[in-house]
Amino acid sequence: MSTRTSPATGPEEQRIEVSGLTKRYAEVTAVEGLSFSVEPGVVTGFLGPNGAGKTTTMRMILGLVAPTEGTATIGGRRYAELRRPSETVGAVLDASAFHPNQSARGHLRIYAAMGGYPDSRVEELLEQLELREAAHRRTREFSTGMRQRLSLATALLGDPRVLLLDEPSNGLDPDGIAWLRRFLRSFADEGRTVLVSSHVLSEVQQIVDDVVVIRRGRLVAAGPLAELERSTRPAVLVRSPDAERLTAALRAGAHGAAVSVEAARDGWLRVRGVDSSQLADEAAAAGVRVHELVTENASLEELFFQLTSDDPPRPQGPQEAAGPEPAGTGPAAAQSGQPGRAERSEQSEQSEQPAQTEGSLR
Ligand SMILES: Nc1ncnc2c1ncn2[C@@H]1O[C@H](COP(=O)(O)OP(=O)(O)OP(=O)(O)O)[C@@H](O)[C@H]1O
Repeated sequence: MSTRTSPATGPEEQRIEVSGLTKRYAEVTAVEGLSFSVEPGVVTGFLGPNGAGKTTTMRMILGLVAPTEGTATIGGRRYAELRRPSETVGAVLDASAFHPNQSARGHLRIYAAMGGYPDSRVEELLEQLELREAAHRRTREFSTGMRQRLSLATALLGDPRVLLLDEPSNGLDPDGIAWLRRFLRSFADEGRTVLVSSHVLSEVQQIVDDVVVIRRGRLVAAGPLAELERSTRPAVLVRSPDAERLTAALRAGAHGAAVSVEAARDGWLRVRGVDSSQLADEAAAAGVRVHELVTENASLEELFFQLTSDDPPRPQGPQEAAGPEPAGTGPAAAQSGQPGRAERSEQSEQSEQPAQTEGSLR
């Protein structure tokens, strides 16, 4: 992606570590005891509903907000301890703040001059971010996608190894999102670190490899998105007057190795690893009565909603979330025992500032 050489540093130099991070304002606890790590070589989504504390966390990582407790480090150093911050981390917290009469090239040249980078770096970035043809145009004429790319170009002036983007997909059309996905993939493929926040999982679902999900400033899930997706494979909800015998029969049955059974609400069981007809057949073979069967197809978005809604799952730590887990209990395991929609309906019957663009503290 970059015409410069790939980072020569090891993964530990590019890892973001957040440990016990807390930020209290007078009346609001924006972030509370938050711990997670962001690895290089993958794109990590930082997810949570509006007000969950994503921006505050990113600002703490960037040294723009002082934590009340805990630490946030990049390559083991707090932002203020970084030797060359703009060559370590670039950030876009607000992709709309440009002088309206400034051209893209003019804007980049100003930032390049402030950072001590040559004009040739500006030309490189205009090319890389596909802005060369628009370079002379005033930024007030720019589309959301072009603004996003100009912000990225600004953040990349120092060729940083770590990139933080706050809600980059906001307002982008499908082409813009596809472009962003390709760009971030290529950035991560160079062994660099990418943290991208969003309050809409579906917007970044195609972009991210790993996820960190927070709710009200606390961690609710962390780990590979694929794990989260696995935990959304269809489940069968079953109600039986003899749940224990049914569980034993399913575990001992033909699909036993793949079967996971967990208790849901009101005596229902949530079974994964068999479909409804296989489950019914196994119950019949074992002579166990079944009263109701419902297939539950929770989408990833529904799962995200469950994780972050006001009926919260048990918060879980990153190691716990990322570690190996039995089938059906991926990072989303925190939602176990919480019935999905199908069940519910059935039963109801800056010294040197980071290379980010402007954005005021809230
Ligand atoms: N400077 C501040 N003073 C007081 N409260 C603040 C301040 N900054 C953030 N907050 C509060 O902290 C909480 C977390 O806000 P934050 O902006 O970090 O969330 P977010 O997940 O980024 O949400 P959004 O997607 O809406 O930006 C909110 O309740 C917010 O009102």
